Amino acid sequence: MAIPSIDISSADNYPKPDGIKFGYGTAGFRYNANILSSTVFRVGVLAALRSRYLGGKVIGVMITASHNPPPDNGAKIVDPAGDMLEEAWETYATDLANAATSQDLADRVNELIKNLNIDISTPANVIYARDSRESGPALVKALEAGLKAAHDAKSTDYGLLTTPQLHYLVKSLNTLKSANSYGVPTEEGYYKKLANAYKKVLSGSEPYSITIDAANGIGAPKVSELVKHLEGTIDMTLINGKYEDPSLLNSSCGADYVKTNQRLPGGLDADVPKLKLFCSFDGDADRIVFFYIDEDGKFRLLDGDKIATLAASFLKDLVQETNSGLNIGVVQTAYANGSSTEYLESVLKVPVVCTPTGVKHLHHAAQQFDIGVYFEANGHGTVLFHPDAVAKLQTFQVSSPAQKAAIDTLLALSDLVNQTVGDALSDLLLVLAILTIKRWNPADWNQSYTDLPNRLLKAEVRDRTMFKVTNAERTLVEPPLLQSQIDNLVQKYSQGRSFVRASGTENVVRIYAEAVTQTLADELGVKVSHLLEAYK
Ligand SMILES: CC(=O)N[C@H]1[C@@H](OP(=O)(O)O)O[C@H](CO)[C@@H](O)[C@@H]1O
Ligand SMILES: [Mg+2]
Repeated sequence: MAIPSIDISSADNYPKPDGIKFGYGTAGFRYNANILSSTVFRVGVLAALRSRYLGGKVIGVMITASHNPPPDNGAKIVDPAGDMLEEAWETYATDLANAATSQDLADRVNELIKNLNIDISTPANVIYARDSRESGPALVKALEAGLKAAHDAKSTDYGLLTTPQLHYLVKSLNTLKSANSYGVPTEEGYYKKLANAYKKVLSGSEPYSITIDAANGIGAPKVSELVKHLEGTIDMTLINGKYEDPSLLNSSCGADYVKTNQRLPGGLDADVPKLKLFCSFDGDADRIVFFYIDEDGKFRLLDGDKIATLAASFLKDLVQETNSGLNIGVVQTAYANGSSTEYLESVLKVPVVCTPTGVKHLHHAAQQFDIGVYFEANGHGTVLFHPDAVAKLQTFQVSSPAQKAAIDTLLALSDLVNQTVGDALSDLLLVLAILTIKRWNPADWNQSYTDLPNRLLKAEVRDRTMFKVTNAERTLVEPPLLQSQIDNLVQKYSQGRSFVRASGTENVVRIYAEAVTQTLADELGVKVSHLLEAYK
């Protein structure tokens, strides 16, 4: 057989900037857009190779930098099942992104083709979309050049989408005409699937009212479109919806701002009504957090942990009614509030698994349950229904109307909740459906448990790679002795907990601290960060 090779001389038009080491991290590549075009070109090449490697399956590429500020952008590759790129390929992505010259890139690409035995005559199929950033169109050009260079991969531009919509399309295209077809592979198909499921779950209920902060991002026009399909079943007010002005994206608004600062987003009237539900999306609408003002006028956050516990308790009751014996588990990270874990384990009696940070880890752990609920505290998450569990429900012999109703609701929820990735639009409907059925206002939801006061800090260190962790990132193994110093501090605090790990997305080490009062949580956090001064 002739040695397969590929000509990527057009890479000369997208030279790699000197002195920068790119890394495909937890959230793909994410940098200032000015230095990204060489990397995005190479993402195009790699996506085409991945599609060929998998026999021509559809691969997705999303151009987004999520909650980052407007000058940033990024690229993430979506695998055929609609989940995140397989880990081994993250290394290939990093390797290609760092090739110094076009020749070096060609050599690395050809080596990959050879090592993985990729048949480059297999047709490649790549779809892509972008969020509302100003740099998006130029980076799409770089991506298209990379796809073209990779032996003219077949590709389709889906324009402006939320990240989860692209994941939906990838999974739908790859399951088209199969027995387990995921959905109609169009944006319209996405809205219809969600809207039909919502209407099934909530036939005849009063519309729930909610104010949505769309972070001035792509979630704004997309949620408006979704609401049109919902035909009056939700009563939505949109704020921070100016996605046409990319300079406003994530600026003093959005899920990350609200969660990090624990305060209302900008763009609201001074007089915010009490006990009314609000939510914030992030810039690419794959995260959502909720909040409200309580009777005393205090801001109350309902974050990913609160969404996970709400969903788990609702689903557990439903499953009990079905008598189907399906199991439910919740997956969290070390950043989950200790009270939420305690509530899940002791009150709801649901098993909880803790994984390292990054949704791909949570996603894989959630797949081990019949119904796996996973959320990061920051609001990224979903509920996975195992295909075998869905099949069991579909064919279950029902013996009472109550049992049938519970099964129908569970099946509708499996359509309502995005099965590929956390999705602000789909999670929004999930939460509204549960609150409507339970007739709960936000305070009813919030009272299930009280968050332990906590503090998240970060510290700059000379080399964050020296911080090695185990036990789902809750224990440091290196540098030596640091963990025992942290343990010594923690034991002095009532309900104290603290851990340190290197961030996967920023050049910092993060410090998390929790304790019985806010003052004590702050104090513990500060003391632990003092320990890190030795590593500056
Ligand atoms: C404490 C925290 O919120 N960490 C975030 C952040 O990861 P770090 O590795 O902590 O930088 O970005 C990730 C990607 O968006 C997200 O998955 C994760 O939850
Ligand atoms: Mg995001």
